[in-house]
Amino acid sequence: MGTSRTFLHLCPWRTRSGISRLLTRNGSTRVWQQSGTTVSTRLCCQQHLLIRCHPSRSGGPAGRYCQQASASWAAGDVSKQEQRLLSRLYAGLIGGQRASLAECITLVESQHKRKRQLAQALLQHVLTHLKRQEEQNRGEPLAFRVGLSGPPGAGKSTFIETVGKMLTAKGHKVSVLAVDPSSCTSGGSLLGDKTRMTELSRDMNAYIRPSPTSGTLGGVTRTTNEAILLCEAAGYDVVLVETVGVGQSEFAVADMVDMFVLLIPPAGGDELQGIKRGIIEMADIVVITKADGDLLPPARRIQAEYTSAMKFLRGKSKTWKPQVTRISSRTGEGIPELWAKMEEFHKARLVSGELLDQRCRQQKVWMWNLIQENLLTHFREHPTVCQLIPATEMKVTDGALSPGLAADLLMKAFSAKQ
Ligand SMILES: Nc1nc2c(ncn2[C@@H]2O[C@H](COP(=O)(O)OP(=O)(O)OP(=O)(O)O)[C@@H](O)[C@H]2O)c(=O)[nH]1
Repeated sequence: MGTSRTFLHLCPWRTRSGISRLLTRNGSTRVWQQSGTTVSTRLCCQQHLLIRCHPSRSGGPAGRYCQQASASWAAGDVSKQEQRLLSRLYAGLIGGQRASLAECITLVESQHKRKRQLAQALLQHVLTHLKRQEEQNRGEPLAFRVGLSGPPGAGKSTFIETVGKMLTAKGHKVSVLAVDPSSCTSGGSLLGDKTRMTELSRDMNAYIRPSPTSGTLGGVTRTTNEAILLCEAAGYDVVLVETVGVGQSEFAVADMVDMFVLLIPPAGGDELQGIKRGIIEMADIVVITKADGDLLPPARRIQAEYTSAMKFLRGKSKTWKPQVTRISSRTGEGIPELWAKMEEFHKARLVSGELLDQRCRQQKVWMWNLIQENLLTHFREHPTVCQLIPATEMKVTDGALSPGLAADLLMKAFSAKQ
């Protein structure tokens, strides 16, 4: 085993027993007794060490994440400078530093080939860290991942601000990630352009990440999936993924979260026609927003309409029947009750094993989506194929070549030995 020096930074959270164990790789254990209430010490040592802290009893849900581990990177593949970068990012990330989390997300969002490789190296370590944390958490997931969708103006950001503040006050750490397909096609953004969630963004226990402003929906969902993992590693135990209910993005989001919440404004029937049936079928809870003042009667009516419409939908889960509820982010009415329902949902699916099954399924879907995306990139970048594409596309649009035959020809060019 090499004797590279590893820099360790112990986490500043309280530990239950006041004892942190330092385990060397060969298994020998050194027990280090805390002197005060917090641990905030830096060590240099000769071997790769793993520091384990017991879960916090007093620190609330956020206090669960008190493990710090040093990272060793596959030497050879990663230069010394890159190793230093990755170690710094990783230590900051699992130390719960918001700036490091932001930097890590920027790295996974990067389109630069080398940076993407480094991001994957980082993510591999993050996954190992999360796995260890989950084992210590009786095999239960560390974070509750919630997808939130609704048409523009449904009240999503106001809702997230109200719920987010309620949760941070309870001791949770909340991250908000936006998936905005409009930013891919138009360069503009439905979710990110205006100042949103101003109060929550100032809360030290909340982290809000606007949508990436370029790339395909596939690219955005890849980075959102990876950003979810990074948020969890940084100790965020509630991850809210927001999307505008106008396209395919909510289907992608439903494939990365534990619960899918659809927000519907108390608008007239015509607006509701625009909400696709498929999206409603995916919802675990439908929330009628703005149920206050003059909007209370229409909110009640729409709640009744959705309740009866949803009776005929086939549920996604054996343990949960989709529900329709009514809230006002302005008055706060119905919000604690809604959160209680969401926790009930999470618990029921955890106990039944459905939650873990769903997460396994999602991992597979994610892998295949990435394969699909990468294959397409390879295909388009293939030297012969990329030469043939313009003429082939023209023949297809002129009607001179059928799309099926054109695809066959391009595939043949792709598979031919060069
Ligand atoms: N009366 C009332 N108005 C609300 C409530 N929640 C949001 N609104 C108003 O509805 C409008 C849209 O709210 P947002 O939270 O920006 O909605 P959004 O879904 O995030 O909108 P986009 O960012 O366009 O997708 C704003 O003018 C809010 O003040 C509520 O509970 N009651």
